[in-house]
Amino acid sequence: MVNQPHKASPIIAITSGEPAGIGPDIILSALSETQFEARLVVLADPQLLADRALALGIEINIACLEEASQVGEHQQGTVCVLPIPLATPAKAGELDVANAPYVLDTLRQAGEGCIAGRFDAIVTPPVHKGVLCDTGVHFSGHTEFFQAQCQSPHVVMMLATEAMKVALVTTHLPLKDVSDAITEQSISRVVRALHQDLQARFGIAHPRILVCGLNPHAGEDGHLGKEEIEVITPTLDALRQEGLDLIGPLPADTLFTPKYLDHADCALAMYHDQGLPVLKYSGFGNAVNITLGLPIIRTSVDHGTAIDLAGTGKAHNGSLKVAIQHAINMANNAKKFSK
Ligand SMILES: NC(=O)c1ccc[n+]([C@@H]2O[C@H](COP(=O)([O-])OP(=O)(O)OC[C@H]3O[C@@H](n4cnc5c(N)ncnc54)[C@H](O)[C@@H]3O)[C@@H](O)[C@H]2O)c1
Ligand SMILES: N[C@H](C(=O)O)[C@H](O)COP(=O)(O)O
Repeated sequence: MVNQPHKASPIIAITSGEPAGIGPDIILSALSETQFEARLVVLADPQLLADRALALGIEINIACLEEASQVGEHQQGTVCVLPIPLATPAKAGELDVANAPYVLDTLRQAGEGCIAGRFDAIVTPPVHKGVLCDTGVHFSGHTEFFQAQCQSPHVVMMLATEAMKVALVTTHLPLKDVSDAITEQSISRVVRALHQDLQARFGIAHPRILVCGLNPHAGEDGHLGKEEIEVITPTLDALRQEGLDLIGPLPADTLFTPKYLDHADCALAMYHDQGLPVLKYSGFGNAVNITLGLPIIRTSVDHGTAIDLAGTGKAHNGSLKVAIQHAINMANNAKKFSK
């Protein structure tokens, strides 16, 4: 057994992410330099972590466990690992499709462990969607992966910094398909799930949500697109009848200004690159990605695999630290409410 387990502290599963990317680097640096009040267990190939630690000059003790229940309180400088073998040794900066099943296995085992109650939350360093799709599986993101694994009807991607929360109606969708996906049904389910989790997970009693239009200037009274008039406005009106506090649809180019943001809890963008560039401009490297609407807690970093930086020591670990801390806070809150 590694260290003395503290019964009350949550067990957080951390997947390795893409083994050729910066996931292993930021796990090693974050866990060696920060003390977290939780039991942290990394789902990874221990040799991958040992090799990357050596390359980065990080001195860390890698403790292999047989099961999650053996994990003790996190000790700065120790990584507790539930071993999952790579198919082939990973080279930093060189994607290898042979290791795609390993990546999916870490996610599958993390999800299963959380659903079964062996873990209290999952934190996911970045995976490379392209190399996973190259195996023939369709992988558009962790959000959709865990939605399918948990059989959740409605999930929402939300990224958050201290200053701002941005959620999305559509997630990893080609731009040409976005308009068709903006429906009364999709908006309603995302807004309801967002409202509910802002209350349940963030303790916001009466969430106020700013909603973006889809088109330039929110459609300019129908002259620059009709989705606002035909779909978004009537849907928001109906949701307001349920008591939800919704502002919009507002032109997205001016919604992200203090005049609106200072008086709201969250902004809802219609598509990925309408909302996330603003959030990442304001807080890249210190934001957390949270999947709302799941029966489990899952957080992630705000960045990708940064293949160019893997093994160089130049990757920042700030977002991973924030993601781990959010997972711990949410798991502690969930324990409090379940008592
Ligand atoms: N949570 C996730 O799993 C997640 C999130 C975003 C992107 N991705 C995936 O990552 C892959 C690469 O995506 P991308 O190139 O668009 O974005 P990226 O975030 O990997 O890289 C964008 C730029 O930011 C830099 N960067 C990223 N993270 C950094 C860090 N921690 N410290 C310092 N610099 C950092 C990179 O060097 C690069 O210049 C894609 O397959 C994408 O789908 C995964
Ligand atoms: N949309 C996310 C971002 O840009 O940061 C990223 O692709 C990760 O998404 P998942 O959490 O679904 O993997």
